[in-house]
Amino acid sequence: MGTALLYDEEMTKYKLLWVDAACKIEVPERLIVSYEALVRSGLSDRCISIPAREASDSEILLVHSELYLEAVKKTPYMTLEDLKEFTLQFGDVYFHPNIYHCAKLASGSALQLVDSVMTGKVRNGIALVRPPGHHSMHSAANGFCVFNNVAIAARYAKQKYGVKRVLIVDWDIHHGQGVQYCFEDDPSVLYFSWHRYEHQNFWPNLRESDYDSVGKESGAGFNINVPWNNVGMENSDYLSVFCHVLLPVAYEFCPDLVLVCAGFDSAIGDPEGEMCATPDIFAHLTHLLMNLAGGKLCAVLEGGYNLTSLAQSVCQTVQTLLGDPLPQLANLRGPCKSAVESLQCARSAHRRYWSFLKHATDPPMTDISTKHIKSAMEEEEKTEMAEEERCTEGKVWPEPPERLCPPVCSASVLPDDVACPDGLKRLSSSKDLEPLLVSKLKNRFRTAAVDGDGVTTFSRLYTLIEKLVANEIRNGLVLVPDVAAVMMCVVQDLTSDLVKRVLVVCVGKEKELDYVTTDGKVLVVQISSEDSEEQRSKYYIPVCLKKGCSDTSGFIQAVLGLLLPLGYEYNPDLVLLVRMPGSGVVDSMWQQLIGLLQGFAKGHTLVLMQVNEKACMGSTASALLGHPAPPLQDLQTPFPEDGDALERLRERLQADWKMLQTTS
Ligand SMILES: NCCCNCCCCCC(=O)CS
Ligand SMILES: [Zn+2]
Repeated sequence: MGTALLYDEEMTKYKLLWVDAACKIEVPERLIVSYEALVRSGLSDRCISIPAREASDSEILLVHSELYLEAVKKTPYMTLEDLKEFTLQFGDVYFHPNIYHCAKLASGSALQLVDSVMTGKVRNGIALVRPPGHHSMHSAANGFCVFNNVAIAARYAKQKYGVKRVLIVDWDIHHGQGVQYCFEDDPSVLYFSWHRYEHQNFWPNLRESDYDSVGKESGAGFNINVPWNNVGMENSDYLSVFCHVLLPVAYEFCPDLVLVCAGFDSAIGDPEGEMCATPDIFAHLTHLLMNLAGGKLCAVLEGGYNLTSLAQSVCQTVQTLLGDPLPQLANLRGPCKSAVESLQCARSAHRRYWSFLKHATDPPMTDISTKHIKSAMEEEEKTEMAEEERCTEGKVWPEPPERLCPPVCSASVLPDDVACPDGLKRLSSSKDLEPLLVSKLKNRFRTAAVDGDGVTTFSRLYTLIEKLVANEIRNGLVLVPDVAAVMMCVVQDLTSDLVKRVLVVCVGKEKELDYVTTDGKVLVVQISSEDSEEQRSKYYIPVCLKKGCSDTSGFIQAVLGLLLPLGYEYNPDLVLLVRMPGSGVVDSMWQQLIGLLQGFAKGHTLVLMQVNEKACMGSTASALLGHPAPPLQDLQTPFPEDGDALERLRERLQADWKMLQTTS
């Protein structure tokens, strides 16, 4: 299934008609440059174009009051003076004779997107709209917003499609207070927002935007705010919050639909956000949400005022929605101190609501009352920072790298008597290995893996790895008689001169891996049921689950809270996913893991499985081909021992691996 793109140039036909410093950045060109970038890059042609439509009164009334709707209805007929007068009753927003029409198109576009996804016409999609929506409230326009496009879409999805749980992710740099107010007492809609806050000193300066607003009454726990109290947040900060706050809760919530308040003022160069995250971060944020809700994801444009970073960020998002390989994110050096404080506060505030956050530790007690009164030093520091940051216009960043689709998506190396799963391309051609390499393999392993037939297998394996590295193939599936033995060969002999860094993810454990690098060429993360007594090195990380890999709750927690952060920091060129025989890993979990690992190494994942487990080749192939993984249904509360162990492991490793930091 494809990706929907909604865009209608009618929504460019309104603008600010008077002088207003706060509103001048919200210009028609925002939509024009975004759409044109999609056209120029060929991405729009790869999407399924869905027409915009006007939201009806009843749809708008799902969120807004009649009073407000009737008032806005009058604006097309107002004189300039009336429009100015009408605008005065609201904050940081402007009206125009055509904005009512455009606001209906913006909301209607979001509804068209929901229809396209919920009816299975498309898998996911994006609506490029203006005016944005997430600040508008029941009876008020605010922050350039007239109707709350995403809030209306959430209510519409529940009403029309009986959607039980909706996750709204708001990565815009402003707090979507309109969305928060709409759903704060509603446990069926989980609202997550990060936003520039600076201890309530940044617009919209609301006390209820802080991390302690967790929702009300039956909605307690279903509103997550992560305030950014400094500017200059980077890719590491955003990914840390996804891995340690949003994703654990999102998986536990298990939504039927994901809506994204896709604001790009959180990108570098934006005058509002003054952050430093690069446009390619949105490729990863989108990817990390795409295995939820069976891939049903609707992104709706909110903010984004630097026309260059906006256009690039939109393209990065659409390319990921289309399933293209992800760009590698370099030098992620972990969250800054302020980000760790924010994510620790958010985790702690929600510990009581989410079993996946149960082991979150409390932030060091700072007197809350003084939190809002900054010390002179901090003020001084902020001014310096603000000084340096203020030149966002001067901010430069590299154009995101090309994300080329290899000619072959998934290849397989299988014993001749095993049928190749649908969609995979069997790799049979292979050049003969260097005699030196063959002898190395032979004298290293006398197991069945390397008899006459084994050498063929190794030749094909070597060829497959060469093609992965050359980006001729995206990923691969290999079936061998002895997984452990072949893994050693791959790690020691077949990759050494082909790749710089290999991330080995071992699911299950047959025996102690007697091979551990210390030079960092290989990072092994082994998830199994057995504890490994001693800590070998920074590059061998055993994760012990009380009930082993069959415990999906413990498994997904280890993946989100440990494997993902490690993988981002390590930034491998190849991922070797090894399924040890008898691991007991659940199929949906296995597919989720393969899906999530696609975020690394441009999707170059090599799955190594034992021939006697060929029964799960089908689901493995499906995940490798980019089909969304099935949701992890009714996750049990993780075992306390596992939550504790994970927390201790993070604390022990965070000195070496900064992305594991969750406590200041
Ligand atoms: N009143 C002092 C000036 C504060 N600037 C307000 C800007 C509103 C931004 C809204 C937005 O970007 C939606 S995504
Ligand atoms: Zn914004």
